[in-house]
Amino acid sequence: MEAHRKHSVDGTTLHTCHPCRRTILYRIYAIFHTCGIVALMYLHVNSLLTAKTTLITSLLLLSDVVLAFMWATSASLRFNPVHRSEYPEVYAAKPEEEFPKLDVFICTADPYKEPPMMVVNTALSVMAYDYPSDKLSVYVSDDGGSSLTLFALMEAAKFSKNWLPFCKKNNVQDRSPEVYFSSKSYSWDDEAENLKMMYEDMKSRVEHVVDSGKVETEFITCDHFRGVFELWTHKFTRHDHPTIIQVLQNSETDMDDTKEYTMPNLMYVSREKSKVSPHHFKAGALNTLLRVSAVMTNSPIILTLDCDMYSNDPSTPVRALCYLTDPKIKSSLGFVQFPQKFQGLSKNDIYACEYKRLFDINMVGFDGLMGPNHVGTGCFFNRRALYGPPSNLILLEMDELKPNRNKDNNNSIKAPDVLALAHNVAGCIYEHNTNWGSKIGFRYGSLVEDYYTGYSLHCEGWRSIFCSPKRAAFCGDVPKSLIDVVSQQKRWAIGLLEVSISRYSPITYGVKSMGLLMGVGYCQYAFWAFWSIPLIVYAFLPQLALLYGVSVFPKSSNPWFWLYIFLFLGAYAQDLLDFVLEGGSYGGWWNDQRMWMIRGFTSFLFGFIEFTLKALNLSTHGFSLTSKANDDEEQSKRYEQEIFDFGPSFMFLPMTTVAIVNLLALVWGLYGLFAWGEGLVLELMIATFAVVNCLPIYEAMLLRKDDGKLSKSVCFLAAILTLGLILSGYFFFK
Ligand SMILES: O=c1ccn([C@@H]2O[C@H](COP(=O)(O)OP(=O)(O)O[C@H]3O[C@H](CO)[C@@H](O)[C@H](O)[C@H]3O)[C@@H](O)[C@H]2O)c(=O)[nH]1
Ligand SMILES: [Mn+2]
Repeated sequence: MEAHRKHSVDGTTLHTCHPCRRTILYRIYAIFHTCGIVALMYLHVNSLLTAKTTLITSLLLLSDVVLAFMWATSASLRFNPVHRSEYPEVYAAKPEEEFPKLDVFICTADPYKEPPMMVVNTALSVMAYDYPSDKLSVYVSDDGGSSLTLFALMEAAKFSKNWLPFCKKNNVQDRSPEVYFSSKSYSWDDEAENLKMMYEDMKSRVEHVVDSGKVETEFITCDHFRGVFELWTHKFTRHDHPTIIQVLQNSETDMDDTKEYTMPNLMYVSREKSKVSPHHFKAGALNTLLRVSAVMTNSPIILTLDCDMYSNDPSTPVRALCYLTDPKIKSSLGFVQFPQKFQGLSKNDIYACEYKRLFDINMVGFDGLMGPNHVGTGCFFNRRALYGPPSNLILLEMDELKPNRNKDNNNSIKAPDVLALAHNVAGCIYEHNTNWGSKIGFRYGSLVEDYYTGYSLHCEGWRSIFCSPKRAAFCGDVPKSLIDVVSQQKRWAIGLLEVSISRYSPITYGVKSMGLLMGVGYCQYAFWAFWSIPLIVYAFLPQLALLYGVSVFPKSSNPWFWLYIFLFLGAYAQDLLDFVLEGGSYGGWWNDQRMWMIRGFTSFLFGFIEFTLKALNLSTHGFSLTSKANDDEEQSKRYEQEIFDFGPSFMFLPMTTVAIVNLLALVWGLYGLFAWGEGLVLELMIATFAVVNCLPIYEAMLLRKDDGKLSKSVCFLAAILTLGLILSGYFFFK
């Protein structure tokens, strides 16, 4: 493999692509699995026509149809997985004049859930990229409209004048100061010690201001920014305030103290908000930045980042440019997506927040088709791609916003007319009667604006590329308690339903515009919440059958029994293989499959319910931000020790009920097996598998005393529900 790669690189090649070796095996297996599914469907239809247990058979048929469909979606993503490598050294050897300009967008929305120091570190890590500073502009969008965040960024601008030269001179790799200064693997000289003191000093000032909740005048060290904070009048709230745009650093004028290094642009943007105009959450924020940056710098390449995703590798932009500037592909290349990687995961990643399937396995699968879906952060866009299909640039309301406009060179980003226009395009009524959010920019209408936007671009004919270097390009945060995890994924499930149950559903519109494999691949996400159907049926039906001594599956003496075994083992083994071949561990996989079940009874189920209520106009849902400030020490300790943190939420009620029902079924089933000799083997196997997965739940119900245990009321209600289910099973089975 290694040798093959070297042969194909000739010194000008910027990137190579190799198909995965597992492909052939997977394709052959797919034929067998498909035959198995067809046979199973035959079995169901046959018994539907002959037996009298119509309801039970229909439920099993429905579940197996969903399972088969979801298997087909992963099969399409296993059809042609590829791995790529790129050669940034080759690109970096070019003269600096040839580097395109780069705009970086960072989104933040709440100074308490997203601590300003986190935003500062993310901003500094990208400002310090190994990239010509005069071509780099960083825009921070603050949907929280918070003076605290602005203050923090002013401090960051000041600190960057020391931090950037330091990183570049010493070729530091960790360019997030927080990471660098808390790392033990460096030996520091005086300069570094000095810088560390400056950093700590800035940090304590920012944290003090955040704690006190307002920016007191004695903390403002730059005189020319003093007036800015007066914009926060008593009428100012985060949901209702004027636009604030501040140029905190300007590459045309700002240099470090030695006058050797140019500083990149740093802009703070908080778009106008009003209670009567919809703001479309993150997609709205990104579209505002798209327009503001078009007016100010209009770089052809855009990097989007969430505020927790700091850059972990200074050569990342050059890596992305290996693709984005390749003349052979660039005219239809919409974006280069990096995977989301996370810091501080527990050893076996108990909540499976590495999201290996989402961010690795499926990505390499998509990459061999039209390219990976967009995951919201760590993505380099071709600006042009956000303005209509490759062959058809959509007309804009203003010439100044055109993606390929040549900016008049003498128009400084601080020129009054530039700033005035920037304020205008950040206004909350600007988008009325325009194509923003439908044909231009990030798309509105789904809580997963990232998925929806990437999907729309693919439908328009743009391609994308998955770039996954060995050293993670970006590192972010994941929630570290189960309730945060399942709430986050509930939001995703709702957002995905908003796409799947619309006229742009991948199963219809997607397949038509992108072809079968891509369209079906996109369905795996779109129909995410549908997993809850088979999970619920398989969690209750066979178990109740066991309790009533009725069999719903073929007995072990029946040859059809082996069909079930084959399909179950086949699907699970393939899932495990995917996981391990993309670098996962066995322990990690076990937790991953367990989280899939937990999701089925929490995120997916409640996502379904909330989506339905919304569709019936009975409720609304918004973008509930994931908190990145984990200050609960006990909770962090439990996470480290991989003890589940449930907490008192009714979202865990269905899951707890499942745990109880399965335990009862297992005990009763085992008793039956020994008492009567013949048991319901498949039913028993399913209950056993569930019980093994539920072990932490029993522990949290009975043995634990800490705050992360299941609450008494949830356990009590689950017991009542169990009773109800068993009683109603009587009408089913008798
Ligand atoms: O009104 C809003 C709400 C959110 N955000 C920003 O959106 C980002 C993502 O929010 P987060 O709470 O971290 O959500 P996650 O579920 O962790 O994010 C994942 O899912 C989102 C879609 O639901 C994508 O936008 C993200 O890129 C993806 O990482 C953050 O930077 C926020 O500051 C805004 O700018 N404005
Ligand atoms: Mn996030």
